[in-house]
Amino acid sequence: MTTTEYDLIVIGAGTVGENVADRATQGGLSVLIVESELVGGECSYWACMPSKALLRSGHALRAAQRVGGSREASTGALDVAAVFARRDHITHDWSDQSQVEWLDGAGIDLVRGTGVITGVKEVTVGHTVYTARHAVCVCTGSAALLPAIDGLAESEPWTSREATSAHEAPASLAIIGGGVVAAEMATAYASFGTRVTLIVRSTLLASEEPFAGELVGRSLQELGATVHLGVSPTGVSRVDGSYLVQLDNGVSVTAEKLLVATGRVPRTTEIGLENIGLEPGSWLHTDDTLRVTGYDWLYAAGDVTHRVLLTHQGKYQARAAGDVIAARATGARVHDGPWGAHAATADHEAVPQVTFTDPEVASVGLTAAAAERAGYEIRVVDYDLGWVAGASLQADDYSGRARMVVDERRKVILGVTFVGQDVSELLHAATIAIVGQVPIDRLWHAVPAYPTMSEVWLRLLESYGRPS
Ligand SMILES: Cc1cc2nc3c(=O)[nH]c(=O)nc-3n(C[C@H](O)[C@H](O)[C@H](O)COP(=O)(O)OP(=O)(O)OC[C@H]3O[C@@H](n4cnc5c(N)ncnc54)[C@H](O)[C@@H]3O)c2cc1C
Ligand SMILES: NC(=O)c1ccc[n+]([C@@H]2O[C@H](COP(=O)([O-])OP(=O)(O)OC[C@H]3O[C@@H](n4cnc5c(N)ncnc54)[C@H](O)[C@@H]3O)[C@@H](O)[C@H]2O)c1
Repeated sequence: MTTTEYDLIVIGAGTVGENVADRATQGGLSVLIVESELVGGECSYWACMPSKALLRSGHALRAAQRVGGSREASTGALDVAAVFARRDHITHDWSDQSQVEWLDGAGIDLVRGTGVITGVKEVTVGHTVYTARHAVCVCTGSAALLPAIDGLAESEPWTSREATSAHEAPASLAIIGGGVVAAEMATAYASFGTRVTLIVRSTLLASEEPFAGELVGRSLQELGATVHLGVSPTGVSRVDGSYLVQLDNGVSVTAEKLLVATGRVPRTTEIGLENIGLEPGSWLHTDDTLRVTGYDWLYAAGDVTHRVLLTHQGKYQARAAGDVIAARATGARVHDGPWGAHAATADHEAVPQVTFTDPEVASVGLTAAAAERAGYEIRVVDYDLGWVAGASLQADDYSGRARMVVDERRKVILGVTFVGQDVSELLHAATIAIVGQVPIDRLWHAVPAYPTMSEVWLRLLESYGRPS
């Protein structure tokens, strides 16, 4: 007989749903996970993994070209077909077989189809009604937002899905948006020889320190891209098969393809929220244990919560959610205070993010502007990464910048941003300093190895001054 009753039902088997299910299973619960497309979700097939695969070859080639000796050996252009083939390998040709096998090995039951909440602790998939003894967790993620621009939807533009799964580089690509997707895809396609035009209504990477967008914008122009800042599209049409985008400064942009990268909407229109008194199409707001506000049996994690739209942060939430659902179900002690095992405290002021442009942007915690808005008394320390011995070995004429934002009352770090080639692996040290609230005077005893780029830490501390 097929089981239709489980301790926990997870809707959505993206990275986040998989992790909620895994933790709850390890906590002793029986778990059903429901997936309407591919197990592994957006990140594996249309987001993080394919986008980074499209970026990596260009990074590797330019890195070789920046070092005397290997520069002379790397004189050709990218083999774009080989880049797409490598991306296909990394996405397993859009087959989720290995992830299904992983679920099976982890003891998690999978049902394919659209999960709809039809009542309290009740999820219907097709004609089958499943009931949860303890909880339902919504992990349905997000989809690309198409802004209300005249003619845009009818023109059937690319979203991130088409940009990450394309098999050919168009001759020209216009991109609406100046966030992470826009900056990364502009970098990837410009590396393929596509003529890229970015249409940015404010500044590039506006949520980062201002120098990040400036340095990335400059390097995109060096890669051949055109960057329009402070303009908005007013209308989109198709002319002779091409896209024509009208801008509010009177300029128009023509391109073979158009990518819309203007943020995300929650995938909650078809999950039955109306059946439990919630608004279909809304984000699901939760407390720090990922329990949806106003419900004792409904949880949500990942993009759908709008807490932080990043895979690693969604997986962090998933670990807290899976563990706390198991703890509450089994009557174990719940640790839901700040930094407790069942609270996603880091979501608030300790989120790391890497934007895989060239230069990379790696940041964690608060920018100077965000720290000031939050009422901290801060001091900002900047350092030119090119002056670090390790960086001068990494690339000839290395150019990059680092910023540390210090809470002057507690003498701990609130935020760090690195912009430069290969800075992404510097980030975790900063995350540990922030989460651990390591005092500045103790950080002087964390000695970076010579000659690594991590010596930027020493330079930042020296610039700040040693507390006596
Ligand atoms: C182009 C791009 C690049 C990105 N790169 C990075 C990166 O480098 N690093 C990073 O940290 N983040 C990155 N992100 C963000 C990252 O992709 C998301 O934060 C992450 O995928 C969210 O995971 P999730 O499990 O919450 O949602 P998803 O991965 O979207 O998974 C949700 C799953 O739920 C399923 N589903 C939806 N509705 C139902 C239903 N009713 N019934 C059953 N199943 C359903 C979907 O099919 C999907 O499989 C990127 C995003 C984009 C768009
Ligand atoms: N490397 C990574 O970690 C990575 C990579 C890609 C995406 N992501 C995540 O995916 C999410 C989505 O990325 P995104 O780039 O789509 O969103 P975003 O929020 O980063 O950027 C949206 C951009 O679109 C612009 N915009 C919004 N509405 C507009 C309109 N009507 N007209 C013109 N411009 C408009 C905004 O000004 C902004 O520049 C982000 O939260 C991001 O964190 C992460």
